[in-house]
Amino acid sequence: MNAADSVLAADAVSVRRGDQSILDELSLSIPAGSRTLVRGPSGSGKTTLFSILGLLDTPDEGHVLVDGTDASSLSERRRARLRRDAIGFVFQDFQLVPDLTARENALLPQTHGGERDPDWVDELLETLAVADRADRYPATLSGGEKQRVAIARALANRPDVVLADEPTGQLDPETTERVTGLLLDVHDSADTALVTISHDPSLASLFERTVTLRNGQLSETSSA
Ligand SMILES: Nc1ncnc2c1ncn2[C@@H]1O[C@H](COP(=O)(O)OP(=O)(O)OP(=O)(O)O)[C@@H](O)[C@H]1O
Repeated sequence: MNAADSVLAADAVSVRRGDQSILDELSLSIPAGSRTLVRGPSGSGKTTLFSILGLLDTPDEGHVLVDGTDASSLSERRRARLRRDAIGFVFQDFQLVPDLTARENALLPQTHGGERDPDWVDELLETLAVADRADRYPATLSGGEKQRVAIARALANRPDVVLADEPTGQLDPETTERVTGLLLDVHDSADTALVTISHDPSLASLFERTVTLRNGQLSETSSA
């Protein structure tokens, strides 16, 4: 697939930290509505790759294209708008705002200029089985509940693509299966592409494509 036809693409992206090369002319295309699992040893650069793909960081070399637009050609303001409208992010450590309730956290992408659709957010909280926690603050939620609120927030703007960094890392196997199922249901109904980092081998069969990051490069295994 041509990078310009993807909802999200990295084109020959390199990232260095000090004298360490983390990503080495790495390319990746994410087609609309696709499901990609990203694996790789600890420290191989998966989170770094996500921060580049999610426009939270810029590469030392190469380009990131969102819906065919080269993010490096945009002003910081337009890049932030593109990030808000096109990309949902589930952070490894959730990054919920402590003095906002679960519902307010999930609504954040909409209160920051996105299209307002609180009914959709309430539906997401319901689907993710945290609607009864909507008025609680993050400090009073379990790890798994925080994770589900973070997933609702990532989907609030119906993004073209969701980047989820270990979205089931805090969950027991049964809840992992449920949350993954819900993530995939929402992905199916909203036609959102899903890119997920996970070490959990049981997830591979749910993704049509698995890519493995090693030595700054990606290798691909088709699991379809
Ligand atoms: N800001 C930074 N400064 C220096 N080195 C960094 C920085 N951020 C990450 N690194 C290094 O980059 C490498 C890749 O880190 P990254 O967090 O992307 O790996 P990862 O594959 O997500 O790891 P894990 O599976 O353990 O979460 C590591 O060696 C890490 O120490």
